[in-house]
Amino acid sequence: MTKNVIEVNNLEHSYGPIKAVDNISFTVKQGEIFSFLGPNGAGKSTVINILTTLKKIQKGEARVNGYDVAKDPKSVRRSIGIVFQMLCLDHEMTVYENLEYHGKIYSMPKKERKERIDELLRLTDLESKRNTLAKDLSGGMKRRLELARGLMTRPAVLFLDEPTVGFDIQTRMKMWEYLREIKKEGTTIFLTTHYMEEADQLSDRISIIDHGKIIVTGTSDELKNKLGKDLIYLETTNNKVAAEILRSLKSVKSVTEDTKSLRVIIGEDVTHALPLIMDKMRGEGIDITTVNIKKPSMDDVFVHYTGHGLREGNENGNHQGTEIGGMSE
Ligand SMILES: Nc1ncnc2c1ncn2[C@@H]1O[C@H](COP(=O)(O)OP(=O)(O)OP(=O)(O)O)[C@@H](O)[C@H]1O
Repeated sequence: MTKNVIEVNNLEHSYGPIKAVDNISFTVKQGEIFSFLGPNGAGKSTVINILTTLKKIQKGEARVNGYDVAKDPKSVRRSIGIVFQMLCLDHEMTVYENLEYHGKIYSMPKKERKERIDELLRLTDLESKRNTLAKDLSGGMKRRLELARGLMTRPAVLFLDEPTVGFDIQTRMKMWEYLREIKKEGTTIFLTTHYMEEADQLSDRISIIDHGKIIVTGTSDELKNKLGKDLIYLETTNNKVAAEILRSLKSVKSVTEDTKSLRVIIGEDVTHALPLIMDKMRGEGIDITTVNIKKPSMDDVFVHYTGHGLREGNENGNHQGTEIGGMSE
């Protein structure tokens, strides 16, 4: 049986009156890529900080690699690698020197160090900057260097807090590919993200976290299949009445009213359900003006479980993937 590398039971953490982590329990199996998907302020960093021993446990239990986080933090620290949101680079060193120094601290042999640095510079598109001082890099380049640094060693568990924030989609996809390679070598990866595609495409399992609570956990397919077979976006001449009619149908699992359209989750094959829906509408004197059918996506899963809206991230003019947005209630 695959062993649990991370085990968390009834974890709670408060900052004064703010309950940042609210009775969370989960396990991560050896060799899994496990994601916490949630908006800013959901409690992701607090959990990662507790698991990596940077924050003390207030309530609950957590074990990493079999070591109790509260009782044996040194052993936990020795067995993990961490990439944080904050930058910990030495700004007076070049890109190459930052990586070299990190490899030396971890006693990597010279040949392996050099090979790993070349590989990571290629991956993070920093080859042309290898002799540039860290302080002279752009913000995005600094983040890529930070990630490269965290990937220099191969710990049993790698913790990545929002590892690809601010990356363009090409670099992000290269990074996913690389993390999949690391996983093949047996490393367990725990990451936090607020990018839907990142959680969807990279993770073996995902926990959606919001307001300090895990709302649902599963593989990407499990989460999507739970929603229903198909999703129909409808625009009609009277959305309000149409929504009521739809809710009365057996084949309809749920209806959400957006500003212009109705988002309808269907529990059976759409080719059977749609003709019936159209008949019903016609019978009530409502015209359907637009029909758009699709399979449930991770965005739909997120909206379904949290009720939050979404926005398209667009930094530096590049498509960044769908982010979670509009989170405050
Ligand atoms: N040091 C702190 N003092 C007070 N409140 C804090 C502190 N750190 C976090 N919080 C609050 O705890 C909640 C959870 O924050 P946390 O950083 O864990 O969330 P997150 O999901 O990682 O968000 P982000 O992606 O923005 O880092 C938020 O409401 C945040 O404002």
